[in-house]
Amino acid sequence: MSARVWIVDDDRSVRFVLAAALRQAGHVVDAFDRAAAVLDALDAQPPPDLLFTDVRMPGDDGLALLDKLKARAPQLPVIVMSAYTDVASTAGAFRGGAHEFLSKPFDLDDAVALVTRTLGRDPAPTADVAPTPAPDAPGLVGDAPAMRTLYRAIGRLAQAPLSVLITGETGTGKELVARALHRESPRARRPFVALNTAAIPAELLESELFGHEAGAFTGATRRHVGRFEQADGGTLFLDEIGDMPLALQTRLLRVLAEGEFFRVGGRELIRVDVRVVAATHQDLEALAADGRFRADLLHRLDVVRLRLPPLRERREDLGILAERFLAAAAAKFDAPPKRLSGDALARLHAHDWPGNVRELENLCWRLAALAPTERIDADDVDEALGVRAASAASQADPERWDDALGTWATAQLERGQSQLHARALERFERALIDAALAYTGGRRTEAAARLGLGRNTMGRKLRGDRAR
Ligand SMILES: Nc1ncnc2c1ncn2[C@@H]1O[C@H](COP(=O)(O)OP(=O)(O)OP(=O)(O)O)[C@@H](O)[C@H]1O
Repeated sequence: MSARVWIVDDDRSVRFVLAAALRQAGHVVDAFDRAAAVLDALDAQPPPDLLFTDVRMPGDDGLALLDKLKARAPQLPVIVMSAYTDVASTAGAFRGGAHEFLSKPFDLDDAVALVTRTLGRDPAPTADVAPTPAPDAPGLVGDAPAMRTLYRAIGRLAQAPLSVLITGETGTGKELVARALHRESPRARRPFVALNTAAIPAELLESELFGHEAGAFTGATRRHVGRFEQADGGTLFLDEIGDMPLALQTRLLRVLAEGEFFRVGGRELIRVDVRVVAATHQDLEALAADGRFRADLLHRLDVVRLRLPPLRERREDLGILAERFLAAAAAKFDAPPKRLSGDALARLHAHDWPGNVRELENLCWRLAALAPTERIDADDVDEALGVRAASAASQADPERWDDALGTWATAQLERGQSQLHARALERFERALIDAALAYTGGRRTEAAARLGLGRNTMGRKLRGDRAR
């Protein structure tokens, strides 16, 4: 398949390498250094089959160009490329009708594959125009590949009125993601209402969700408007959905199917338009298999699933997250922000973070309040983490790690485990990369160089790709 592809980027090297890769794949490519040149070309010739555009360019930026292209060539699939992958950028691109969002730097193979995929498919539906999102909501921080994937998914999903199920361990940011989905959606000006199913006694949950009339039960002295009604036109975030009692699951399923319900003890039929975003740290399939969660409710909630990575799977984000939390604490205490020493950051990398981002956030607040100087040292982190200075690991001779590996392998074999080589290799590489990232303060290029790995190879390993 050969297609006509246009590239718009003020960066000559991007134009050059992308055009070369696409030509090699058999496409006919034209490249432009600014938006105005594309619009001129459109006056003289038919639109291409596909267009790549950068976002930040002198003159019209990529999003302004996207806007103009939607008027002049509405069917043209546009792939937006940007070095800034956050929810605001991805959502802005998808809201403007982008077909896909490509984070820079990207793999050329991925870009070529994207062209094939896009042209083999029906044109993307045009997105509804959404109101300008409300500013100032606390954003998601993190640049790890898994987070970039997540931002793209949020940006795309915010535009579609689909139910979303967010899974992830406690403290991974599920509520923040739900808020971002709302903030970037056409519902942004309507309420975002959150309800933590696990935090409310089962007997109160029904009236909390659907409201009650005065006199509906003992103690119901006046009418109560439930969360569903409060969220009308907006988004209802149901956290810890796995903890919902079965009887209420049945009722929820009916309300979701019909879009209407009675308040507890009420006769008036209430109609609402609510987008439900549910979250859980539990394995809902397992609960369903056990009969503790309704499989049909799971299917209704789980139209699209977003999985949030645990913090230990994106340790490269520890530095920026900690910096963000220390800055927030400093602003609150009206003091200059404290900084982590290299050793202190290494301690963060060595920790396993069972409480994920929330645990890191709490630790940073403790450090901001308690560390005696503006520079936070490894000892301060140990103290705040409650680690004793002489841990078992530091007593062992670090040169003898291969002995420890042998002990591990024997123990695994004795337990009948298989696939040892792949598992050990993954942990071996992970340990090296984590150590190098900690040592270089998260600077990937330097970390790769210190390890003697190519930057791309390390990027692939960080993403957990098997292919080498
Ligand atoms: N990527 C992130 N960037 C910045 N802050 C984050 C991020 N992820 C989580 N946080 C912060 O960590 C804390 C926990 O996040 P959140 O409440 O969204 O997690 P959760 O997964 O919903 O937790 P739980 O399952 O316990 O309800 C919040 O204070 C949130 O602001």
